[in-house]
Amino acid sequence: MTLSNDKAILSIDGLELHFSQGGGVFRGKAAKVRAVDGVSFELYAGETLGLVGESGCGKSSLAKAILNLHRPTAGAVIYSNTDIAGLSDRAMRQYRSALQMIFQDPFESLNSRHTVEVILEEPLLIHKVGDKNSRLQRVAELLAMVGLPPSAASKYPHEFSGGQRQRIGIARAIALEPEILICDEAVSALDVSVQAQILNLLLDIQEKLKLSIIFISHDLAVVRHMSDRIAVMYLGQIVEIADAESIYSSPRHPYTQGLLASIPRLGEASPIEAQISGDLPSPMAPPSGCRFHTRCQHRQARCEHEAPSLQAGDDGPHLTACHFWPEIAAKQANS
Ligand SMILES: Nc1ncnc2c1ncn2[C@@H]1O[C@H](COP(=O)(O)OP(=O)(O)OP(=O)(O)O)[C@@H](O)[C@H]1O
Repeated sequence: MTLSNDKAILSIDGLELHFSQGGGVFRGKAAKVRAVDGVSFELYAGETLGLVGESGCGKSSLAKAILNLHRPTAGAVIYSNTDIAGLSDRAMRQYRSALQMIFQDPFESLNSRHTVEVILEEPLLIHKVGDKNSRLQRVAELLAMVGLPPSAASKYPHEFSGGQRQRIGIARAIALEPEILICDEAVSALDVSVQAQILNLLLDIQEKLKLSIIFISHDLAVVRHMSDRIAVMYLGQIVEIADAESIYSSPRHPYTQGLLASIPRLGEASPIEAQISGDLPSPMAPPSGCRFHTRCQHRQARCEHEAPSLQAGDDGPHLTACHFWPEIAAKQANS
């Protein structure tokens, strides 16, 4: 898909989500967890933007801040010419149908005391869609769309396998015909063979509904399969964003290079620790300057005190937040 001329359906600008140490969104002056710390990007209509990074780098927090499930500490989320960041639940209601999320564990996110019919009818009821008959017809349609038989309607979530439950989660997320879907580790809990079925279902549904998707996963092979563009996140910030092909064929940020080198090849795992030294620093006290400098084998004095911003090279919209990526790339090309 060509994206350079595409229209942004969502613009994120300087988004921050800070938590207080004991949980809950940070509001005061005590120590804070900078889970999301100045994130800006655009999501184009119809694209899938992959979001990758180590566990704890802030991917889920970013998703929740975008959807206002945790009210952001600062920044803007522009959808349909409106800044929806920080809207009250009531004001947010009119946007909820357009922006939906699929979670990792559909068992936890589906009410176990309700039948599938009740679960799928609920969003339609909340948004006052149609009468009882048309809602039940819509439930039947949704089940067919996600490849479940009509008999699924009268069953409870525990009667289904993990993959089937994720199909129910997807049916619920698309019930109101959203424009934007955020999938947070949507297949991570599933067996590999089932993962492929759910990923293909998502691709089918994306095409039918013309969805724009933010696809979060720690599995870089899965992200590559799904994404048009990829954003790489480190300690609450985006360090590189480009089309998927460029990210995988010529990663520029040393962190992205380490992440990609940790993809298992021919069954041999190469954990992230083997590629990037040291642990992820605490988001309560992120390093000064470039946040990655404490783990970067290419660091120079400037990296310790000057934070790099996301900058394009001469070759189009491949953005990298590293002072020295051209020098690093040149060195790598000559080695
Ligand atoms: N409700 C909360 N209260 C306090 N800190 C939180 C809260 N939610 C997340 N955090 C912290 O924010 C940071 C980012 O967490 P987040 O879950 O967003 O990362 P992630 O990249 O999605 O990781 P994972 O892949 O493990 O889910 C972590 O340090 C985490 O401990």
